[in-house]
Amino acid sequence: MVARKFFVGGNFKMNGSLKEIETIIERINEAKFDGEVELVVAPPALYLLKIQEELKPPAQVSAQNSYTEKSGAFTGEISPNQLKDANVHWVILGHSERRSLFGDTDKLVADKTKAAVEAGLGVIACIGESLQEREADQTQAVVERQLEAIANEISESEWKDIVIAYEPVWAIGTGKVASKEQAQEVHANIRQWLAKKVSQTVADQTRIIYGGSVNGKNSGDLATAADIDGFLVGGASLKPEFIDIVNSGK
Ligand SMILES: O=C(COP(=O)(O)O)NO
Repeated sequence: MVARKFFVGGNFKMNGSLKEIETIIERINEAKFDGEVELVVAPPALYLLKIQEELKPPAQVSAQNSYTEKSGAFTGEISPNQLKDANVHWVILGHSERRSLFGDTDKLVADKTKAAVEAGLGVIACIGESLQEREADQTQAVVERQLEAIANEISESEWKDIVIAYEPVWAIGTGKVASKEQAQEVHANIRQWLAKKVSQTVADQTRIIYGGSVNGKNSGDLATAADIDGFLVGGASLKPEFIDIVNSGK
């Protein structure tokens, strides 16, 4: 059995003033983390440098998005190379809000992932189906399509820099968390897909984390599933219960 380091991301999305975020960071800095955990917090890009100065290890900052190019006439975008230059080592890509609200296609997510990995960043690559797709029994087809686009752009060795976040769209921000069985089934299928399409080593080593209404009450049980290697947390990452979620993988 390959040991995979438990991984928790806190996705603050477009929430919080600098003062409010600094209060959250103080709470994270004061927390006691049991066992081994890889922890990243993703504040709004405007606050990344300030929060990076204040955040204590083992926590690291992450960006919530980055572009496909190193530099150029791309108003409003952030280059993965600029993130690396600013000592930001992680980026969330392909979040369902980027896909549904801002038009990030499978190909664009894949190209962003490629550029981020080439810039030396770790990538939290988000995939997941809508309620309509789940009800039409299309979950596996959707996540495989999204994974395939990424796999077409990166080499086997680059998978070591990728954490896959399975975030069913119908669970994000709704309070309707996937059951342990539902999440485990998709995570196991993703791992089998990696074994078949990439390699058994990549399948064994890649962290597959769950996101969608994770909180301090449900994280402990979810974390016992064989193929849930951590969480990508939205709303609860802004609250004191985030510490319990980080410690749920002990
Ligand atoms: O979008 C999410 C999950 O959000 P919630 O935890 O608020 O459902 N993670 O990136």
